[in-house]
Amino acid sequence: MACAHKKHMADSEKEKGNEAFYAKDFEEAEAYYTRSLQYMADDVSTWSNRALVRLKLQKPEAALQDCEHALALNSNYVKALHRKGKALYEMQRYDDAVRTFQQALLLSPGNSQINGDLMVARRKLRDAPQEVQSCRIEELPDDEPVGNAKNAASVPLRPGYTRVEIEEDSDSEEEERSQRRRAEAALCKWPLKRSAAVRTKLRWLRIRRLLRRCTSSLLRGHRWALTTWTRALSSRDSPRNCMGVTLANQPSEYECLFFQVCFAKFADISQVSIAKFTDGTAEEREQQVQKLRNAFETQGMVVLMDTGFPEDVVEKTIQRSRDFFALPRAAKEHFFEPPGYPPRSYGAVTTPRGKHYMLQQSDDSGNILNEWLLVRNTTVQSDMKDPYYSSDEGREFFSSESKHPEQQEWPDQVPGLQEATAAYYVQVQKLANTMYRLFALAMGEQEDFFISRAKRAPIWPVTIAHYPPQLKDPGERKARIQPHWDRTLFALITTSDRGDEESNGGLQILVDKETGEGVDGRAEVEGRATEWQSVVRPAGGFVVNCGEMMSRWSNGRLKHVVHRVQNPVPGHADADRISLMAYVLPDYDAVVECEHCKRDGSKPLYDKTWVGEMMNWASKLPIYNKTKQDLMRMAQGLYTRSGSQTKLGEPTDVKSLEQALQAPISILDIGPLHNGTWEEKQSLAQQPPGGSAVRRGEAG
Ligand SMILES: O=C(O)CCC(=O)C(=O)O
Ligand SMILES: [Fe+2]
Repeated sequence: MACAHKKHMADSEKEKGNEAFYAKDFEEAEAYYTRSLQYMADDVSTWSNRALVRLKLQKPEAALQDCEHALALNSNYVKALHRKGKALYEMQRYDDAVRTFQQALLLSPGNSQINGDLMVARRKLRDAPQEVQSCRIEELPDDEPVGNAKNAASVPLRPGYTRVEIEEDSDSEEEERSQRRRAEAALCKWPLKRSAAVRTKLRWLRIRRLLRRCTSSLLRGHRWALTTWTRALSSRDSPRNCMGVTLANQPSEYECLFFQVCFAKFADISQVSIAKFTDGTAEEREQQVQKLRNAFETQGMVVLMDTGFPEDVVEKTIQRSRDFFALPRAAKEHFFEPPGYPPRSYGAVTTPRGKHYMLQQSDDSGNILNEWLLVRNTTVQSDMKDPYYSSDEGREFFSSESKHPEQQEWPDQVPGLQEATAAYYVQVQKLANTMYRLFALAMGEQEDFFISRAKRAPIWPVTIAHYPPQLKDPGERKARIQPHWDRTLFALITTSDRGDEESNGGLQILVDKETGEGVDGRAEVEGRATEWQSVVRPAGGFVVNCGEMMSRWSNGRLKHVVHRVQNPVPGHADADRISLMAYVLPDYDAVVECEHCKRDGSKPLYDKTWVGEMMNWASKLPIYNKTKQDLMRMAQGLYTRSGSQTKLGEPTDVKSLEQALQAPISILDIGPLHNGTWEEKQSLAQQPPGGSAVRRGEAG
């Protein structure tokens, strides 16, 4: 048969296979793919498609063979690697599955599906019954020449079993891998009743190996090695668990600290390239949109790289902010929001022009855990003929300059603070504009979806958070910032790099233990098992997370992940941390509702609200429904249906909140907010104006 004809037949059979697959007729699909492969056996995607079908048909061995065929044709074919991992998983070869998923992840970093499968496989591996993993351990004398192992063995070999040598603590990764493969291939499965001594020995071997790995990774600064090994070996939930205690009864502080760091879990966070989005090819651009979408549909976080953000602007802002926070407390408090200031309890997002200082969180002895400097240096002039600026709400945002000239005053003691923060503001606005476009596309909307809703002077400040050194232990239940989710559109965060990784005193996200996906605070209501994972920001990167507003606009498609900032572990308590955060918001009158629901008929998860209503808490304007605002706000602090705060955070006095609201608290009942146009909102005052119920540490 002519080559072209063969190809034609192969393609046509494959096409029929694809159709059958989409119709979920897997047997039919398998038959078509098989015919296609008979015409042409070198089409890597047909092998990989048949593998998928065979997985669906629960034929993992056959699927594995297909993957091997595909990989022989193209060893970097990610789909085939991913499916190979799945086949191995189904065959309960968890160790191989983990390795294969890892290879696939190397080729497709941040791929959340592979990552999810990897997590599940790792867990299985950890929980696998002992006899599957066990071998008989025989110690050889140190001076025994290699190769004499068989002779030296003390126990005769049982029929059907093979003895393999495993040299412990090999220096080379490759060598170690091949030894493990040999060991596994040898099916060393003696039903071994291990004595306590053997068990202890095994534990020590593992610990010794871990220790070596961690030390060398730390020394070499190889975070990837550290994280890979700690993830693989860690069975501890909390990085604060001190494994040292189980090692020896009196661990040295170093040992203890060492294990806390070793057992911290790091999140795999996708990286999105801004340069590729703004200046790349159409394909590169689309890839960035896809990555952002995938990451926010699953984990709720990405890191932006190649932003073009001038490094010296970040550096200077961090330095000047540090100088400001080093001022005596009274000097900083001079910049507290002035009396008579528009009363916004939620300073992070609706600060008037200028700047002010806020004390966020302190411990029982009054030590500061988290303090903020809020800066909104916008130069955009408000046009007072435009109701956007001259309405009651507009005046709250935009006419404070004349009412509060002190907002424009800067501390003499910190020269350069104003200039540095102004430069930062200009740059971060640029980045925010690019992110508006990226997020709009990721949500499946027109590129200008957010831009067209953010045409006026921005209402959001740059929030500079300082987490001071903690020379006194603030206590187990205190965090630098408590678990919460943000409510803004999205946050762009860069930080001082003073060893978050080592001190464990940085940002963490809450993920589902099984799937590795980010959770939005209902995990506990739904009874899911969760764990915290630390976020490590690569040099030059910006961490991005979504707030509830994005979730509302995307009808729950893009996730607002629960996060917190932990306290540093002992030994690192003298490390402070600065984070520069932009909690980006569109215009205050932008209506927040699911637009695509109107087009495709899907059911909106949330009723309409608008930016001002979501953000301008504690305002006395009658256009707001106070109860709804307070409920939304409390949801952020993670309350359960029964009205108690989830175990994630520090307990809050729910009773007094309920009394103030005269309503039981529940996060699940806060969905419905009133509908209506901007004009209608003015007449929708349902409650007399009132202050906010309780004031506590706030977050973006
Ligand atoms: O400092 C950080 O990295 C994040 C803080 C945070 O989540 C917040 O203030 O909302
Ligand atoms: Fe936050």
